[in-house]
Amino acid sequence: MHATAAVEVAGLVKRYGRSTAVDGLDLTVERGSVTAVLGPNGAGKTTTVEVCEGYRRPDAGQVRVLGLDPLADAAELRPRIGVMLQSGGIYPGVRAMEMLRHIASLHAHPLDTDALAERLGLGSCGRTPYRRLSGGQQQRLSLAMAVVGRPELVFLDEPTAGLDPQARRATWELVRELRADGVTVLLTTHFMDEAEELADRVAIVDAGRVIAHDEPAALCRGNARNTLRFEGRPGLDLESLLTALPPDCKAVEPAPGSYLITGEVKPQLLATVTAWCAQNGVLPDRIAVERHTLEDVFLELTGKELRG
Ligand SMILES: Nc1ncnc2c1ncn2[C@@H]1O[C@H](COP(=O)(O)OP(=O)(O)OP(=O)(O)O)[C@@H](O)[C@H]1O
Repeated sequence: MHATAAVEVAGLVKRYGRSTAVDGLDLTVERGSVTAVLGPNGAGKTTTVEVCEGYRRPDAGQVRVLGLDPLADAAELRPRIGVMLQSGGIYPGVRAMEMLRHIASLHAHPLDTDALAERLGLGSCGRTPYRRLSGGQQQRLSLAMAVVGRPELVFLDEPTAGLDPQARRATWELVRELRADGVTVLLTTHFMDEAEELADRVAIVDAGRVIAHDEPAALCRGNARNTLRFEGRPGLDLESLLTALPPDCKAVEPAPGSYLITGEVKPQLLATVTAWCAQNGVLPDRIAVERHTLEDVFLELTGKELRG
């Protein structure tokens, strides 16, 4: 385990009765980075995060958060981390701003609660009891509570689930600002675009294990075969084109005049194809590099849709 990481999980196992929710999970979150944990329902994301937060006791494995043991060192760790739970943890009768101010009062240098509430669109419901807030307002209040104490590390469990597009953007903006301020963020999400937009690194979790962990762009490059597509006159000499391409590439004409090249699409490949076109008097009508998205990578790795 390296001391510099904000979160270090090695060989984590967590069972509920006879079912194994987390099955030897390894995860490192570097300080100052945003890591998104993606996985289908029941993959073990929440359980992993709850172990890191000190809410659950692991059955096996090692967990260090800011260099501390989340259970044994809870008193030292709690003031330094912010936690946004999926639900619960808030007394139903308490008013939204009372709750936020209360949490702020527990910290030495909290953010300005009114400004934070305003940013997250909670200004108009400050006097509303928690149980009467909409689902989205409850989410945003939980987020505000997680960040108000200026934590070093924030855990966000599905921070934008159920939010409208405007609230979602406000949440993304806040996460970007946290990162800019050097705060480490570990979030779980079902949304590929959220992971792609926000995360420095994405950990794909399936059946209680991390099956891929990398930068979003690297995941897309490493696990999916990209495509170069161009359109020109039908019946071009594919044999000749293939001899110009790197050996791992394939070229097909799935429809007359439409050409698909699959393989590792690098800038040099584009140059090779355009040079071949020039040599053969072909002026493509259209030429495009079509990248596989994180969604494709996820499906390829897990065989599952994110929302099962
Ligand atoms: N308190 C519990 N008691 C029994 N089983 C549980 C408990 N909490 C979670 N599980 C089970 O453990 C597995 C992992 O659940 P977990 O909530 O960690 O997954 P998740 O990836 O966060 O899923 P989701 O995306 O649906 O929130 C699931 O099969 C779930 O049913």
